Amino acid sequence: MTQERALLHVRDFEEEARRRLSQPVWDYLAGGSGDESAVHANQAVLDRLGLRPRVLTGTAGPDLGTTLLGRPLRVPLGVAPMAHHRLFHPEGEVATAQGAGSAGALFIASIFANRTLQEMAGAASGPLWLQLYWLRRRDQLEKLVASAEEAGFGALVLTVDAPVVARRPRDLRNGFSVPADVRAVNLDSSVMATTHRAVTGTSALAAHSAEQFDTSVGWADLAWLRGRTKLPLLLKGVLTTQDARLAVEHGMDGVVVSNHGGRQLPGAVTAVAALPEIAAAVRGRCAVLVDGAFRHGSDVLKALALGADTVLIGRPALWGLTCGGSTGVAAVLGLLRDELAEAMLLCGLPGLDLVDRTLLHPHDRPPDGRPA
Ligand SMILES: Cc1cc2nc3c(=O)[nH]c(=O)nc-3n(C[C@H](O)[C@H](O)[C@H](O)COP(=O)(O)O)c2cc1C
Ligand SMILES: CC(C)CC(=O)C(=O)O
Repeated sequence: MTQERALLHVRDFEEEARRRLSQPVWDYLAGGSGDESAVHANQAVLDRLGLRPRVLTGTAGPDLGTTLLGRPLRVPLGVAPMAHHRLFHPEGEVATAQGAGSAGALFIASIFANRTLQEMAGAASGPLWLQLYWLRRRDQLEKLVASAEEAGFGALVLTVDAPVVARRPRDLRNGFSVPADVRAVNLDSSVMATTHRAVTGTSALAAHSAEQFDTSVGWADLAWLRGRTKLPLLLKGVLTTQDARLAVEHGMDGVVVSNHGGRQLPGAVTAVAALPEIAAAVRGRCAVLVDGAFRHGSDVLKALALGADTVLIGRPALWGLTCGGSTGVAAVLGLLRDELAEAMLLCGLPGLDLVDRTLLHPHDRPPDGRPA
């Protein structure tokens, strides 16, 4: 990583990445849907929560080790699925997999990854999962699921908050499309052609989703997916207790509580506001992951206190990737890990098993997803 000043906070990576990326790519990464109020609400709701430290507990260096779906995880952190990592670094998802692994974190690759499943599996030293969108071309899904299982992926995450890519004004203004040399190599090129077609005033990603995503899928269709793999299945983009319970009833192994980083439903409730009731509704019956605006280790601790098993990091992982490939990803995740350890120590907590809601003052708990 070459830069003029030390990168000491995740936000330093953001600033540096912004300098390095073209305006349309930066806008695609940073932007959200509608007026982007959900992007800001994600941050604001975390900022409003105050941690309540206990003192004189005699705690030494805390243990960040945990288990997720029965597998050990060195830190309760993962990289959220994000499309097209070669927009940010020539090595793409191979660098992200390496960086996540060296920080001890989970990596969830997107269905729109630019490196093959085998390449990612070869580079990952930690847990590696694959995210899916439900494409109209079920043959493609079927092939992917079989290949992921064969390549050694540990779980599949079906994203359910995007029957279509929402209107994202920055992308529309930029007429955003994916450059021809950035290819989603795990799918037939015929399925992806529209993502490369630039049309002024439209988003090629939105046009592509309207063409290729199957909006007719319902709960009953999950049996089709369940019948095709022995891998654990999770749903990403769950924001209500009703849907979390339905996920469990339909045999899902976990949910990712998420509003997609404020990129889908404008005005959506924040994941942090929805998390406590969802965690309570499914407690012990399936894994609970969360994402959206985690930018400091103390943010991560707040989500763990509200019932999350693991916290996923979105944009900051791509800031790290942009700044320094695998080293940059490892640096961002390493910072969050070290900040989490420090926050736990400062709260008098020796391990994650002692993290619970008493860490947060009742008045500080989010009544809904909106900042006051
Ligand atoms: C550039 C970018 C691409 C994304 N691509 C996907 C994707 O392919 N599949 C998916 O389920 N979510 C995708 N997401 C959403 C993330 O998985 C995650 O929900 C969100 O970024 C978390 O919020 P954060 O960026 O504030 O940490 C994407 C997000 C970004 C920023
Ligand atoms: C290609 C897109 C569908 C990826 C995505 O989910 C996003 O940009 O938020």
